[in-house]
Amino acid sequence: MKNKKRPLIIGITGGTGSGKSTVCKAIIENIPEENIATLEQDAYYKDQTHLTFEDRLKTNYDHPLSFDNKLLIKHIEDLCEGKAIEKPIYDYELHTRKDNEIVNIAPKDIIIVEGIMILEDEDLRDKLDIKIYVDTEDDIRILRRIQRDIKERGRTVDSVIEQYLATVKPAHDQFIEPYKKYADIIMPEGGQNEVAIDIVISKIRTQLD
Ligand SMILES: Nc1ncnc2c1ncn2[C@@H]1O[C@H](COP(=O)(O)OP(=O)(O)O)[C@@H](O)[C@H]1O
Ligand SMILES: Nc1ccn([C@@H]2O[C@H](COP(=O)(O)O)[C@@H](O)[C@H]2O)c(=O)n1
Repeated sequence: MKNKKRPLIIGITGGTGSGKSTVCKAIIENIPEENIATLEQDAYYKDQTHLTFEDRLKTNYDHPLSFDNKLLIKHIEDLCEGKAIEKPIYDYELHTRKDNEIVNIAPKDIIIVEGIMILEDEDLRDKLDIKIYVDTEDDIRILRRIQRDIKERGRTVDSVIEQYLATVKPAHDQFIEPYKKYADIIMPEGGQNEVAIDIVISKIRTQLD
């Protein structure tokens, strides 16, 4: 960390497939690596290594209780106090944290917290200095999710559609979209919204100066 100023915490949220990770990537690519760290809320899905694979399939991954937000908040606080953290690594194919694998994150000037339900939890929301909601239409998001989950998360078309109708869509309507009202910036087009991304990058550069 360049100085002892409290880091700037940027929250990036939106529904599944909205483009949160893509926006993060676009920001990170423009900021020196030594200044910025990302905490993905997905990395803080509760550990399920004690459950069988069949039992893990029964978990609702679109409910706020499926996240260990306490640990995420603790990690944000630690980084703010200048302490390094051990970020968990999540395995979407095994539906749990990777056993004994972590990423060491040193304190940085800028911390991005990215995830579907970061605005729903008031304690977590209060940690965020800038809240961005990536706003993408439902039909685009489900199409992206089908492609991504098959390519990257070991799923089938049928499983993605079934999960979407059973839990993903109802959760979006209950725990994600209604919290858009807390966002400071609503970002349509996600990763392709160069104007909005440039504004965020300028704000970050000001903080670094
Ligand atoms: N603006 C865009 N146009 C086309 N594809 C996109 C766009 N933004 C994201 N994607 C693609 O959609 C998928 C989901 O995007 P991602 O950023 O991972 O969403 P999220 O993190 O919100 O789930 C990825 O495969 C990504 O490459
Ligand atoms: N084992 C898991 C864990 C999470 N999911 C889904 O991930 C979505 C959130 O991640 P995004 O990158 O899409 O924002 C969420 O909607 C969960 O349904 C999963 O399928 N399996």
